[in-house]
Amino acid sequence: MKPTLELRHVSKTHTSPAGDVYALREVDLALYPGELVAVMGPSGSGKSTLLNMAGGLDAPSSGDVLVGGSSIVGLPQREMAALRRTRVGFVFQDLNLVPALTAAENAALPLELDGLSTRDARKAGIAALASVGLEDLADRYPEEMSGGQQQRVAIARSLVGDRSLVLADEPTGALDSVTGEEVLMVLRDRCDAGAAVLLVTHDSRHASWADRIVNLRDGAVVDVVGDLPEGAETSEQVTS
Ligand SMILES: Nc1ncnc2c1ncn2[C@@H]1O[C@H](COP(=O)(O)OP(=O)(O)OP(=O)(O)O)[C@@H](O)[C@H]1O
Repeated sequence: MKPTLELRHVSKTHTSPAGDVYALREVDLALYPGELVAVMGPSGSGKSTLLNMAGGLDAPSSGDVLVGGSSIVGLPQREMAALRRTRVGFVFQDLNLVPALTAAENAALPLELDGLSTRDARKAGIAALASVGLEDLADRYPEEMSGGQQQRVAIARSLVGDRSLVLADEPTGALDSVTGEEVLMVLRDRCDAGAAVLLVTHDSRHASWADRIVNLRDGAVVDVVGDLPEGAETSEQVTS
């Protein structure tokens, strides 16, 4: 089994007037289909930077990032945008749905932006909503839904079409603990159906849903709890 996402020796340095800040140091990480991997660590340890590297929102200072076996470092902006519409979904803490669009339209948005017909995009959007248990709310607007329902729409949008990699940054942060747990269950369920999710969280209860927990300190991986899935190929096997 090949990794959905791979970070190889990824480092990121921010240059500021006060000197260089090492946000990530030589991070190696592979995420396989079906896996939920939690990233934990104190404030400033590099969690968001790692997610930004994984989704091509920011480029590493050194090292490589591969999605589906292909490097995304240095991709032209247009190709990077296409990658995010078709392969990699994001879920953030602030639900960032479009208020003027229904749940189905929000979920279908990446496909519409990618040029799919409205009809086909809507069909896929409703299928994505069904996968998070919200098909009955397809025609509701975000303000007519609870926070947890809105976050499930955001998850549907992150997975719509053939996308199988979700990068989630504190997706439960704005929710109460019961609703947060429900959102985690939806993410877990999507992983069990074959998606791969990289989840940044401060909450160890949420991390307990993960197959592996990666702990960051000062930009470096200091500890990994949990095993690679059976049949996982290492970086060397993948490249050879
Ligand atoms: N644009 C930037 N310029 C300078 N330093 C930055 C920049 N972005 C991040 N950093 C620094 O990089 C380090 C890692 O930041 P990052 O946001 O990845 O941490 P985090 O673990 O996500 O923190 P939090 O839990 O508080 O969100 C921090 O020391 C931060 O101050």
